[in-house]
Order: sequence, then C-alpha cells, then structure tokens
Amino acid sequence: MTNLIDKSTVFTHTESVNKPSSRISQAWKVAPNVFSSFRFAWAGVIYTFKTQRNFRIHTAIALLALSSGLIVHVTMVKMAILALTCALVMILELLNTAIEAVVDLTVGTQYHQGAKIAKDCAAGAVLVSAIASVFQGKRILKIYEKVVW
Ligand SMILES: Nc1ncnc2c1ncn2[C@@H]1O[C@H](COP(=O)(O)OP(=O)(O)OP(=O)(O)O)[C@@H](O)[C@H]1O
Repeated sequence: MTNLIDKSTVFTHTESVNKPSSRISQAWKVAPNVFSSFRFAWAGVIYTFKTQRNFRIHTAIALLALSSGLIVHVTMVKMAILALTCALVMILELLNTAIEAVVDLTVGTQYHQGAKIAKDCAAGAVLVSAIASVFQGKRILKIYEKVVW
C-alpha cells in the first residue's frame, strides 16, 4: 500500500482549509495566470509519470500504437479514435492517482472500507478503459494482418 501524501503537505492543506479567506488569496497567488495553470497541470502529469508504473506502461503503449498507426497509414479518423482511446486510459490513470492522493490525505495509513472501495473503483476504471483500448487498437491497426501476413 503506497501513501502518496507526506505529512508536511497534509499540514499545509489543513491550514488553508481552516482559513477560507486566505485560501482564496493563496489560490490567486498560486496560479496568477493561465501559463501557471498549465505549469501546475503539467507538474501533475510529470508526478504521475514518475510515481505510477502503470502510467509509464500506458504511455509507452500509446506511443507504440500511435507510431504503428502512422507506419501502417491508418485514416485520419481512425488515427483520431486511436489517439482519443490512448488519451482516455492516460486521463483515467491521472484521475486514479488524484483519487489515491485524496484518499491517502483523508485516511492516511488507516484501513477503511470506503478507502478500499474508492481506490478499487478508480483502478477498475483504468482497467476497463485499458481492456477496451486494446480491442479498439487491435481492430483499428489490424497489426496482425499487416505485419504477420
Ligand atoms: N486506506 C485503505 N484502506 C483500505 N484498503 C486500502 C487502503 N489503501 C489501499 N487499500 C487497498 O490497497 C489497494 C492498493 O492501494 P495503493 O494505494 O497501493 O494503490 P496502488 O497499488 O498504487 O494502485 P494503482 O496500481 O491503481 O496505482 C487498493 O486498491 C485498495 O484495495
């Protein structure tokens, strides 16, 4: 069981939650413009890439599928579906990481049935999308026919 949150992060968050007015001013300071928002969003992607093995695997498979799509010259529409399918899996992995972090923030290392349900369902969403994307990718690319035959 991995706990994504360290104690100092929890303390800072609790402090800001207890002071609503300071939270608003902090939010303004934290993301003063749209470029900062992009930077923080990108930091989330980098964090997930660094800490989540499954996200790295999904990224590698997505790159492989997209480059295969280019190599076998699939149509633009099929390429778009392929890209969206890959993106969906990665988006759900990002949300899974976010849910894990919120659960860890709430219950820490304590066992809680609600925490188990939240984490299992979030992981289940990734699993379902990954299975669907494998079938979708195989159908679109028809790699077996092109490469094997
Ligand atoms: N606080 C908790 N209370 C009860 N069960 C928990 C708790 N934390 C984790 N679990 C159980 O342990 C499993 C693994 O949790 P963990 O936080 O290690 O996720 P993970 O292995 O990083 O998941 P993923 O591979 O999806 O990133 C969860 O799916 C859940 O069933």
